[in-house]
Amino acid sequence: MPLRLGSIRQTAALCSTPRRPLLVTTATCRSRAMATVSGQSFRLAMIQLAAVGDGSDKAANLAHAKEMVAETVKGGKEGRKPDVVVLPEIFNSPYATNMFRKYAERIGWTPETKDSFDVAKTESESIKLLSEAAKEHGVWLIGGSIPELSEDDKVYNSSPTFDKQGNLVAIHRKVHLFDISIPNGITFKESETLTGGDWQTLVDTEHGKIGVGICYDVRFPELAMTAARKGAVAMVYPAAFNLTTGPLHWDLVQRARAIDNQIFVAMCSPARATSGDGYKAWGHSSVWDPMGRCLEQLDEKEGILFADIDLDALKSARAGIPVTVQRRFDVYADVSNVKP
Ligand SMILES: NC(=O)CC(=O)C(=O)O
Repeated sequence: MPLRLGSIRQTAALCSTPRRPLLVTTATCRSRAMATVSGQSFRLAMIQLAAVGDGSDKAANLAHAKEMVAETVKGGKEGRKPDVVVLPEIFNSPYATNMFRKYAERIGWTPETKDSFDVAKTESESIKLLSEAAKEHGVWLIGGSIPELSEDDKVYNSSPTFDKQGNLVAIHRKVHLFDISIPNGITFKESETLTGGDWQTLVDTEHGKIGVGICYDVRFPELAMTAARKGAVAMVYPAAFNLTTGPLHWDLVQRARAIDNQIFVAMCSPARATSGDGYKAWGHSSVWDPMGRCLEQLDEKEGILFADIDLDALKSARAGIPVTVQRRFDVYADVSNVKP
């Protein structure tokens, strides 16, 4: 006889104690739901960009990024233009703590002043170029990340997002700095020269809310979890794992964030440098669906990846395995402490 798990039908109802209405299941009345998912399915493209030469020529890196965005919007073999294009972490500068300040640009954007921000007035050449690319091609552009110099002279690892008109709608400053030391592996300490950001980034698009994090941020489940609880359909991370952590964790952390939250997860890496003694990125940019399946993945070389982000797949993952409405905050704490 099949095990009957009860009817998991979502309905707006009142649990016994909370004062405000919560979305609960008729089956248990114990759980809280995620925010409703809305938006149109979309095509995502990620550019696994190679640095030009040894990566030290900012103008050349920027020009190459511009060319590759122009190539990407042609839509690859299928000729289907993407809606959202992503670049990798620190794509205009070497990924080295002693280089970030030298390459850092003043942008002048803050969440408080975002509505009055004028791209034409920024000092940042990278922001101007990315804004022009987004506008020219009519795509959302998650512009990888670049070193940013703040008004109070701190340096951040910052990811700008532009809408289809080229407006700078968000900047995510890497919240969790990459400070690690693995014996016989890698030691890296971003905090030697960088400051961690102090806000979460969720971009409202016609395709739904997209959460943005940067690389090491993916290791902190709370960032993706709270984004999902606020309605994010995808987390996108410009990133640059390395030859020690890449083979161990690159795929795993993305699958984990995807299945825990039943969202799409994408990480966009630089291509691996083939010479020099600088940072060697893992590459393998990839996109994972809400069931933890790999939709697309590159190898370590420069390339462009396309993936269809089908929001029906997200809804059916949540309907089939309804963890989003089965949480038991009467047994354990709600670590996200965020209400939809
Ligand atoms: N580069 C990073 O921020 C993170 C990384 O390489 C890792 O977590 O591993």
